[in-house]
Amino acid sequence: MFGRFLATKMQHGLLQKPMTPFVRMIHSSGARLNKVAVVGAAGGIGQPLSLLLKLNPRVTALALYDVAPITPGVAADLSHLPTNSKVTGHTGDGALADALKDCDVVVIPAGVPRKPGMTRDDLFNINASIVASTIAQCAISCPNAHYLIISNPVNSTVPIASEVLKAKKTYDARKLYGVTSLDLCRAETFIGEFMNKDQRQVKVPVVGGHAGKTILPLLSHTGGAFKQEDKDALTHRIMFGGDEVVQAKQGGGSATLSMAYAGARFTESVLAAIQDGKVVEEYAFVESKLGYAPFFSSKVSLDKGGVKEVHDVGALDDFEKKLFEEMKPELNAQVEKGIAFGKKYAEEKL
Ligand SMILES: NC(=O)C1=CN([C@@H]2O[C@H](COP(=O)(O)OP(=O)(O)OC[C@H]3O[C@@H](n4cnc5c(N)ncnc54)[C@H](O)[C@@H]3O)[C@@H](O)[C@H]2O)C=CC1
Ligand SMILES: O=C([O-])CC(=O)C(=O)O
Repeated sequence: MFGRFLATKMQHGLLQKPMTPFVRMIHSSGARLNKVAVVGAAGGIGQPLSLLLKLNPRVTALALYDVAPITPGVAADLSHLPTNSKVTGHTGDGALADALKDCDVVVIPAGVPRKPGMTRDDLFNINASIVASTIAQCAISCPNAHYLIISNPVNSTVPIASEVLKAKKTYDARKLYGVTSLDLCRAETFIGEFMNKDQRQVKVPVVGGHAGKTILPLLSHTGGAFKQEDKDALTHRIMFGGDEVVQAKQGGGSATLSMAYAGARFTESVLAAIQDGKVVEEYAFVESKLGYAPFFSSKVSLDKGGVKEVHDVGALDDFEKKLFEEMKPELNAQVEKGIAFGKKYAEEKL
């Protein structure tokens, strides 16, 4: 069972056997390797995400930062794994700067998760400042890094980060991403199950944002023929997949293990683009000139410099067109809320 789990992860490029010939070759070739930091590393997402990143041979230095005192222990625990990365744990005053120094990629799952009955926007009051202060330190310690934001509400935390980076004069829109990969994972899983297909072969675009009705899967792009009632049910389940987990955990938090997988998968894509110089296609919530909202999730082509191209959503059927129009005001309001907070934070705190 566990063997099959590992084999699947290896196919996705998330895991490799420790010190494979590939890893030894990278070591000896002097190829460029990567330092990755996880901010919020002791949390429900942070710990399994750090494990998956520790197993990724592209990562040579893994810095774990969290305000929780257990963080050096999490690093000590992972440091016993025979992979090619050195892991360090950081907590306390000044520790964030140490963790971020020389980072190529910073993954940020710091902040509070939802409880039943809450929306992601209800997390804004706490998580907005956590993301703003983390990104402000990133601008000082690793101004050229790629920033992958997991902390909710993503529709607002990414615009917040952009305003803080602009105020710090280090903003590069190509390197700031809201991680929406879990929406893609859910779409692949639920539609694959429904179509009785290998879920790894299923591709479903998911566009918009990362909260309820702003999450829009495009079933018309899957090649499947769906009855309207099935389209309604599948679309609703993908939009509200987060709530399914929040309710099942009964007050114990939101998706952590699936998010760790999704976050590691997206990080692997960014690292592959940086390291191999090949164009990698992904979905992410990025600054967008498509005209739907200032930040929008759609297909992006990544290369060494980050987002090389943001792709439009393509043809929509009538059902998707209606949902698309309905989503725009909510998404724009959440983005604007983030921008306003980011500007105010920059004025008052930076
Ligand atoms: N983008 C997405 O698809 C998803 C996003 N999330 C979001 O990810 C966030 C984290 O979720 P969990 O890991 O389940 O929560 P958690 O509460 O288990 O872990 C969060 C961690 O952040 C740490 N933290 C708090 N303030 C910090 C700061 N200033 N600097 C560094 N670390 C700090 C905490 O000590 C804790 O260890 C939540 O906002 C959640 O809503 C969750 C699932 C999916
Ligand atoms: O639902 C939540 O609060 C966490 C999340 O973003 C997700 O699982 O998609």
